[in-house]
Amino acid sequence: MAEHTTATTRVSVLGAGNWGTTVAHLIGQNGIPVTLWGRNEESCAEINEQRRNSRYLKGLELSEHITATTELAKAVEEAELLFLVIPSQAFRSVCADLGDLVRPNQLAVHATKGLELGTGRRMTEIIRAETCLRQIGVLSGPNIAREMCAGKPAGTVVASRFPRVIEVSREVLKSHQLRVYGNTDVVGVELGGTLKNIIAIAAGMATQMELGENAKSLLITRGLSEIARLGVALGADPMTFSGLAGIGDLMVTCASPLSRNHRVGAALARGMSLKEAVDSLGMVAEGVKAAKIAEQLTGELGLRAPLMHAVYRVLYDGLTPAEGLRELMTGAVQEDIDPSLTRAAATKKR
Ligand SMILES: NC(=O)C1=CN([C@@H]2O[C@H](COP(=O)(O)OP(=O)(O)OC[C@H]3O[C@@H](n4cnc5c(N)ncnc54)[C@H](O)[C@@H]3O)[C@@H](O)[C@H]2O)C=CC1
Ligand SMILES: O=C(CO)COP(=O)(O)O
Repeated sequence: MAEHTTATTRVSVLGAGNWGTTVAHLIGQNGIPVTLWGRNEESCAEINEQRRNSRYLKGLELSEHITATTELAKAVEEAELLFLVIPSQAFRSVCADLGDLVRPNQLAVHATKGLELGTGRRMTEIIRAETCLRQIGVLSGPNIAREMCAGKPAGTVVASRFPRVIEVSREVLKSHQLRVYGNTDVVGVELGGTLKNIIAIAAGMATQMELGENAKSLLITRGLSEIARLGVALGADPMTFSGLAGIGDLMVTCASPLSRNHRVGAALARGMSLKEAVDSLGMVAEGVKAAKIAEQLTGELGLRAPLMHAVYRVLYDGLTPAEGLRELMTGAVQEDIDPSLTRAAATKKR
């Protein structure tokens, strides 16, 4: 591949929802032409002609450097760097379509915060299984799309085993508005972004139930402990969870009513059924599926994860949020700092 400079890097973003559109906008704001692939003709025409994506980012103006298209081949063929921003349960089918279109010298970074239902696979594993792309990575962090598309400052993480993937992604994304940090722990960054969604659902319930800030802090801290415990068991570096893609993302989604997962939790605590809560949202809330996957993984691995288990029971087992809270407050109390995490951190240091 030719030497990259920011201005010449050809970038495409696949997925034109909240986050895909925002990623394209952030790149376009840097003066870099960017192709955005979406399934919806009307939405692509609106982006090209009016610089808006009113379904997902109402009232916000998009960069003039974005060209939206519904033709996947067109979006992929010229790109040197691809961002894949497709909800996790549709991710494999899009990767399968990419199979014949991509080349091994293209760089690919996904920004999806979920695991595949049924297989528990991470998105980088799916990219590797379905395509010839190998120089891959993940973009994750405390990144509420609407805030970023509106120009507010933020930080994010690109994780990859390939320094070039981090470098080129940083070059196209970084700006006075966005700081882009690197990490080599792909597993940890993928799992931090995925598992925090389950805790964010609990935080939405806590907000709606007016449990107060102490309770929120308890939830975030014990939630982080569960995320790290499961993450480490699946191969993550424990230190990753103290970074932006761990505690950073957990904090924003637990705090912000803009988080869709948070909103699902609040809707459940208002008495809506899961179907009503998801339907009324009209966007993806990855924690709903992630809770199911985490329940299975923690069961298989024999790990304690009472918070994630309580969210699973509220979503799928008919438990009310108030009953879930009672169970959590009366369950066995563990060590403040999980000894298995202390051991894992010490092993990584050596
Ligand atoms: N919205 C946010 O603030 C952030 C979202 N994310 C993650 O990004 C991913 C996407 O989220 P959003 O863009 O917010 O979701 P969204 O609900 O706003 O949009 C989803 C988009 O995916 C498209 N889509 C669904 N199935 C598809 C398929 N089979 N083929 C092609 N396109 C398909 C939809 O048409 C829609 O454009 C999720 O994993 C989410 O966790 C990550 C960081 C921030
Ligand atoms: O991941 C996000 C912010 O970092 C977005 O969270 P939601 O998917 O809950 O809106």
